[in-house]
Amino acid sequence: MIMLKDIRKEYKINAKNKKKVFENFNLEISRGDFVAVVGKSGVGKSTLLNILSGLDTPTSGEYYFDGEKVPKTNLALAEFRRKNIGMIVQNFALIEEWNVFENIALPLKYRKVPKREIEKQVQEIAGKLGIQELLRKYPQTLSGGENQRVAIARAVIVKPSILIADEPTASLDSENKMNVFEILENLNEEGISIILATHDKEIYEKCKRTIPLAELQHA
Ligand SMILES: Nc1ncnc2c1ncn2[C@@H]1O[C@H](COP(=O)(O)OP(=O)(O)OP(=O)(O)O)[C@@H](O)[C@H]1O
Repeated sequence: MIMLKDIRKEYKINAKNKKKVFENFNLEISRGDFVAVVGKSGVGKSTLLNILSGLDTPTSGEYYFDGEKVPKTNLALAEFRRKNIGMIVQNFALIEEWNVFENIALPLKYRKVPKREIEKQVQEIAGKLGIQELLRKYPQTLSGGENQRVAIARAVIVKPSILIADEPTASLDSENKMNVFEILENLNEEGISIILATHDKEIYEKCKRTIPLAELQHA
């Protein structure tokens, strides 16, 4: 499903300096997988997730998705993302002025789904994630665990084949952490492939597979 081939990624720091994060990096992820990207702070976990979700492109090398090259221009990349990827970024990125229903409904509105269908789908996903009673509330009035469930609902409402989550359980207490992890496990059982980055041993030990990242020498 996913193949990264000979990826190199460097960030330009200034005219003279670059920060190299990946070199000759290869990766394969199959449909239905549930993988944790692990490694020390600064090793490149978010960089890898950004490339996989099409938010960023490698400096060189290729990204294949279902056998096809993922495009590198902004417009085509946005289309790739919209079609295939659900994303949960750190700190949820919910819209504070909108209530939970409106936040979850956003990707469907983009797709011009009729109002009645939006209502049905939001109710359905809210039921699945146990957040029906939160639909008329605003993000700033919710707990971290509740906001994370809202962010997951928004990411999966368009039924992406992959859900990519950057530290989805960070800053949650242990009960909420396990609750969010169980939600991800259920989504995986329903067929969504999951790729997450985490520092948390309790979480990555429960994933099907880990991708350990190591710092580049002389980076
Ligand atoms: N836009 C950027 N410009 C320059 N350097 C960057 C940029 N983004 C990331 N880096 C550097 O690239 C390296 C990898 O960063 P990245 O955020 O991918 O690490 P990470 O493993 O996700 O870290 P953390 O666990 O702390 O979130 C770090 O050294 C970081 O400072």
